[in-house]
Amino acid sequence: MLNVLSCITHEHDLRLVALSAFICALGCITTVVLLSRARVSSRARQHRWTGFAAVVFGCSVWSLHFVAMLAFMPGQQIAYGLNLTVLSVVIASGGALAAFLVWQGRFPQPVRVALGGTLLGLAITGMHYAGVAAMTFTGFLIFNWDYVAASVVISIGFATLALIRANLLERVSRRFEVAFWLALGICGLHFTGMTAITVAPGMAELNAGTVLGTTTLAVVVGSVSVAILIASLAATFVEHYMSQRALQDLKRMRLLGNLAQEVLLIHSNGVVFEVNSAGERLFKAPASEIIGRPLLSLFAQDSAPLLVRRERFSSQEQPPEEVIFQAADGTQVPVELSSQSIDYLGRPATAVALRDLTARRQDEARILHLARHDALTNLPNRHAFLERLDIALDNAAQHRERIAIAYIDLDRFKPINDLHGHAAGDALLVQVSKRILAELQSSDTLARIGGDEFTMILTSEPQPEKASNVVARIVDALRRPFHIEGHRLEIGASVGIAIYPDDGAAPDTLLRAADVAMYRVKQEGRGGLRFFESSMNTQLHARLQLEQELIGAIERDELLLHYQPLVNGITGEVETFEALIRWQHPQRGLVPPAEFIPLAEETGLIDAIGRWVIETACRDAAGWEQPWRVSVNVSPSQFHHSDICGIVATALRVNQLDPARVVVEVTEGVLIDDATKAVATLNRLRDLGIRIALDDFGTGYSSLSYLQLFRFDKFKIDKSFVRRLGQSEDALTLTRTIVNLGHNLGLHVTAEGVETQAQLEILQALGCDQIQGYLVARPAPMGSFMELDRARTVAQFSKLPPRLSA
Ligand SMILES: Nc1nc2c(ncn2[C@@H]2O[C@@H]3COP(=O)(O)O[C@H]4[C@@H](O)[C@H](n5cnc6c(=O)[nH]c(N)nc65)O[C@@H]4COP(=O)(O)O[C@H]3[C@H]2O)c(=O)[nH]1
Repeated sequence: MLNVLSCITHEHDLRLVALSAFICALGCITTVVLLSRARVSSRARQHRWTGFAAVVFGCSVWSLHFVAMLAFMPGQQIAYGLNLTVLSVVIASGGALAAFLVWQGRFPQPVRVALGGTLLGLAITGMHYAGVAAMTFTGFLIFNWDYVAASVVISIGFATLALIRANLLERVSRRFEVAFWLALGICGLHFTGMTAITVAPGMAELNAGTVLGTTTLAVVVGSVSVAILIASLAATFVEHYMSQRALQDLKRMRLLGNLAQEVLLIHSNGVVFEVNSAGERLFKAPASEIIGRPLLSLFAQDSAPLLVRRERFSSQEQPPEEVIFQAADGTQVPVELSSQSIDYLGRPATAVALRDLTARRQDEARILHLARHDALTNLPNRHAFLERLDIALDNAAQHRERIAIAYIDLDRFKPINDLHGHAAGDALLVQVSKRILAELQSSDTLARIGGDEFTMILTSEPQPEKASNVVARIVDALRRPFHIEGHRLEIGASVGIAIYPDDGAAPDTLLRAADVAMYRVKQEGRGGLRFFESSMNTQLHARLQLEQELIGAIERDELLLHYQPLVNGITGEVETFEALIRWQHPQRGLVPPAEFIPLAEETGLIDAIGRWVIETACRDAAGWEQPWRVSVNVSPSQFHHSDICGIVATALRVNQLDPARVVVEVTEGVLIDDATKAVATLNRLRDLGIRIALDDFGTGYSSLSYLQLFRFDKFKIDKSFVRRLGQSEDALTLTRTIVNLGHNLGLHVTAEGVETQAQLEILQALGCDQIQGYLVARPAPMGSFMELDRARTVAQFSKLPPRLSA
C-alpha cells in the first residue's frame, strides 16, 4: 500500500493524477446513471443503454489510464503503439458490455454478481495491461508479479462490490456509492499496476507500426474526456427528463393503484418495488417496509412453490390461484392471486393483484355451518349427525370399542308449543339443548334432527353403563320445570338407546334401534329410557304389519261398535250409550282400541275411522227403540284434521237424528293442540245442537285452564281416580274436589270405570250425576243391551226421581 502511495506521489505528476481521477469519477457516475436507465427500460432499449454505459465506462478507464500515463515519468519520452492503444479501449468497452449483460441477465443473483464482477474486473485489467504493452520508450519494464496479481484482485473485488451494491440504483446516494466502488476499482488497479512496473534504462526495441506521440495522445485523451463530459451531461439531462416523466407516471399509477380495493404489488426479479395502500393495509405496515422485500417473504412458506411456478411461466396467461399472504404481524390471510407481466414505467416487471378472501371464506364457513347445523339451537343437524356417526363408528371399529346412540323425544312438547306459541317453544328447545349438553362430555355429540327430536353419540367407555348414567341424568334434567316467558313449563323425555356393535353396525340400523327403544318408552307411559332389545324389533314388525292390515279394515267391514251404557247416578236409568270401537281381526280376533287407535292417529287413518264411527253410531242410535243418547269419541288429530262439524251434521241429517241425542267426547289434547281453533270448532259443534263432554278429566296437567276456555256440557272423571276410591283418602278428596268443581261450573259429572258397589256408593254420596263402568255393564254389541237387566241395574241405585244429565 505504501509502495503504491509512494509510486503515486513520487513517480507521477499529481495535477494530472487528480485530472485522471476526476475523469474517471465522472465516467463512473455517467456509467451508473446509464445503467440505472437501462434497468428501467424495455428490453430493446435496455440493450442500447447498456451498450452506451459500456462504451462510457471503457472510455473512462481508458482516459484515466492514459491521463495517468501522461502523469507518469514526466521526464521520459514515451510513445504508444496505435494498435494496442485501440485494442485497450476495445477490451475495456467490450469487457464492460459483457459484464453488464451478465449482471442484467436471468441468472441467480450471486452468479450474476460474481460473474459480472469478474468480467468487469478483467476488462479493467485487460485495458490497463494492453495500454502498458502499447508503451514505447528507451528502456525495459520489469514487472513485480505480486503487485500485478494484487492489481487484478483489486479490480475484480471492487467491480464485484459495485455490482452487488447496484441492486437499488433508484436511490441517488446508492448511485454515488456504486460509482465510487467502480472508480476505486479502476484507480486501484491502475496505480497498483503502475507500482508493479519498474522502468530499467536501456535500449529497447521500438514497437513496429504506427505510434502515437505524447502530444497526439494528449489530444486524443482530451477529446475522449470531453466526450465523456458531454455524455455525462446528456445522461444527466435524459435521466432528469425521464425521472420527471416517470415521477408523473408513477404518481398517476399510484393514485389509481390506491383507489383499487385489491392489493397491487409490482416486483421485478422477485423484489417488490411498488405497492398500493390496500397492500399496506393487508400487510399492516407502511409501503417502505414492503418495497425492497423479496416477494416470497410476503407469503406463507407453503405458497412459495406456486409463486415460483407462476413467475417461471409469467409470459403465459395463468388463472387466478389461492395463496396465503403473511402480514407483518404474522397473521395469515387467504388471498386470490393474479399476475401479469407488464412494462412498468418502461421497465419489465410483474404486476401481482391480491384479493382478500377472508370475508368470502367467512361467508362460506357460515353457509357451511348453516347447512350442517340447526339454526335454533346451533346443534349439528341430521346431515352433520350422520357424518359424525360414520366417523364415530369407524373409530369404534378400529379400537374395538362400544359406543351408544341415543334417540331423545320430548314428551308434551307439541301441546306446549301450540298453547304458548312458537317463540316459547323455540326458547324451550334452546334450554332443553343446554340442559342435555351440560350432561355430556366434549367427545359426545348432540344433534337436533327434528322438531323435538334429538340424537346423541356417546363415545366414552364403558358402554352401556356410561350411556345408562348419562341418559338417566338427562331424563332427570328434562323433568325439572322450565321457566319461559313467565310460564312454568313441564315436559319430559323418552329416550331409546342402541349400542354399537351389539345392536347393529350400520348407522341406519343403530338409529332405528334407538328409535324403536324410544317408541317403547312412549308406549310405556313416557318419561324414561330403554335400551334396545331384539324383541322390540319383532314388536315393531308386528306394529308395521298391523298398520298395513288396518288400512283396508273399513272396506273389509272388520270394524264394529260396542256400546257401554252410562246410567243416571241416582236412579240407575240408562241415559246414554258410549260407542267404543272394536276391530274384528280375521286372525287376532277382537282387537281393543288401545291397540290400534294410537296407530291410526299416527298414520292419519283415524280420519276415515272416526268418520265411520260417527256415521255408524248415528245410524245405530236412529234405530234404537228408546231415545237414548249416543256418545262418540273424537281423537285430537281427527278433531283437527277432518271436518268434524260437517261429518256430524251430515250424519245427523242422513239419519234424521235429533242433535240433542248426540254427545261428542273429546280429551283436553284437543284444546292443547290449537286452543283458539279448537274452541271455534267446539262452538260450531254446539251450534248443531249436540253436547260436548270432556273425557278423561284429571289425567292432564292443566285441565282447569281448559275448562275456562270452553264451557263443556259435562266432564268425565277418569277411571284412574275412581279405581282408588275406597282405597285412599287422597283419591276421595280429589274426586270430591273434581265433582264440586264441575258442579260449581254448572257442569254434569260422569264417573267412568265404576267397578264396585263401594265405588258407586261413594260417587253417589258425592253427588256424581252419571255412572259408567263394568258394575253396570261392559261394552258389548248393542243387541245385548236390549235384554239389559234393568231391574238389577236400577236396584243398585236409589229410588230418587231421575235427573237428566248429558
Ligand atoms: N277397567 C275398566 N275399564 C272400563 C270400565 N268401564 C269402561 N271401561 C273402559 O274404559 C274405556 C272408556 O273409554 P274412553 O275413556 O273414552 O277410552 C277409550 C277411547 O279413548 C278410545 N276409543 C274407543 N273407541 C273409540 C273411537 O271410536 N274413537 C276414538 N277416537 N277413540 C276411541 O279407546 C279407549 C279405550 O276404549 P275401551 O278399550 O273400549 O275402554 C273403554 C271401556 O271399555 C271399568 O269399569 N273398568
